[in-house]
Amino acid sequence: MNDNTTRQAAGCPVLCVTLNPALDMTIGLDSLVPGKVNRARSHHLEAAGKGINVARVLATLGHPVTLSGFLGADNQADFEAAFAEWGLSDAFERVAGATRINVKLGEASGRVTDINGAGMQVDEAAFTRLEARIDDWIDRQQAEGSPERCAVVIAGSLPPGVSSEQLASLVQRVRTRHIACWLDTSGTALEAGLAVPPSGVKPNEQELALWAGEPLESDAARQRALASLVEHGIEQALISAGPEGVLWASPGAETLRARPPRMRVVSTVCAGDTLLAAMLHGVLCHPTPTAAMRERILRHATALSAEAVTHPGPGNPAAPELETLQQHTSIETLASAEVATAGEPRP
Ligand SMILES: O=P(O)(O)OC[C@H]1O[C@](O)(CO)[C@@H](O)[C@@H]1O
Repeated sequence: MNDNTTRQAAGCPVLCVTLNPALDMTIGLDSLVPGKVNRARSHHLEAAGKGINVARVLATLGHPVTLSGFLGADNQADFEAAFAEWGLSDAFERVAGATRINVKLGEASGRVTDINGAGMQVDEAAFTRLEARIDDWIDRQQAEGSPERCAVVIAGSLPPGVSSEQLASLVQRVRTRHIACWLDTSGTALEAGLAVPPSGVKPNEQELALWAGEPLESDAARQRALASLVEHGIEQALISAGPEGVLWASPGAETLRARPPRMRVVSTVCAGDTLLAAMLHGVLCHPTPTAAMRERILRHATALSAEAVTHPGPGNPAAPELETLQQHTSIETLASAEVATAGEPRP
């Protein structure tokens, strides 16, 4: 999606909230043998967590991005150096302790085993300070001009001490101020957040199945789930369905499915975060897209997410192969989300 319109429209302020960030320790192995001593081929430690990964992509696409959430005071320097390098503004609330380390064991076959830490304890006072930081950011956007062209992303798991209800209250807080809020989490936090509802979501099939009340193994079931999300008030409903591609439904628009080309996979860790970032970029730049533009937005996001699996870390919007990847990403139209509600009602 290299058109001039997109370039001119880029530059929408985004606040990316990562309640439970991490230092990702990525370890390269020939193959993992559980219960044995394994020798690493490579290792790499990097500031991460879903909202931070999303922020990196958005910043590279030209948006001014602020980060918030909870960061451990003990190892904050590792994060601060990365934020400065990536051009991200730091509005993280500091809490006592060290931010968790998440281990990613990447085998030569492309298989990745994730071992994610629980995270630091967050108390009520820190949560209240985070709410104030979010309010401040929104106040600034509203004072500075175009709140309809900015967004808040809340992404990742909840640290100990933060409940699903508190997560939902953050989504509510943003929506009450008429700011777009995209949510990417899982389990009971996803269920609670969806109830608000947020403006955009990108669960995978397994994550959404709990909410949908049925396994999303068929196209019909996936379309029923998308239709329910749209009916429920979600403006941008995405499902990342692995080999079945990416599905996108919006009110009054046709449901689209994108399939990326087959890739040589190095790491799938940041593919979902990249997809979310590129979709948000697309809808911020084109708030009322034509049918053709919707296809371009989804093609670009899917291709960038495919690019992300070819290396550790999030996708690189400047990658020279992105144009070819877009050309090899197919888009098909499914039934409209409204029509798809003809299936069984959700329990
Ligand atoms: O918050 P969660 O669900 O534990 O996920 C965190 C992990 O997800 C990622 O952001 C990838 O999506 C990793 O960088 C990070 O280790």
